Amino acid sequence: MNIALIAHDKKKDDIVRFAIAYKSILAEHTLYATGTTGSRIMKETGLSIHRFQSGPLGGDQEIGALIANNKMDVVFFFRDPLTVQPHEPDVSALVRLCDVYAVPLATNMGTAEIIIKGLERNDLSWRNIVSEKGDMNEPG
Ligand SMILES: O=C(CO)COP(=O)(O)O
Repeated sequence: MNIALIAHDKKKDDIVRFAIAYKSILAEHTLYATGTTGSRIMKETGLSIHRFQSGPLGGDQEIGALIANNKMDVVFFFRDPLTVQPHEPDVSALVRLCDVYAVPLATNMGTAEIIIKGLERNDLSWRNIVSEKGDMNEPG
């Protein structure tokens, strides 16, 4: 499955700890991340991650484009609800696209724990059917 890992600055330590704890599960999937989050996780876990731009420079939108093409199966987005982000519209757009395409989205550690355990148990295999169908808005 294709998995996106994203964290706002004050949540980066949390996502690194999460990635260390669940490294063996994450390693079985194709990983994507926004720029700085990806660098931190790669450095501290050794996982291989495709990095996009940093969030404020368009990384959230790049991941959003994959979601809109049904190419992202799970999103871990550790948001900081207490700090204003300069790219708040991009953050909202990414969350919105997850809802449009029914992509499982964890915005905090509590939900992330449930989703990663679901991944381990193969609970998200229905995503394979969705992504094989491709763009749900395609005619016919
Ligand atoms: O800003 C972000 C998500 O909105 C994350 O971007 P970075 O991983 O580049 O810090």
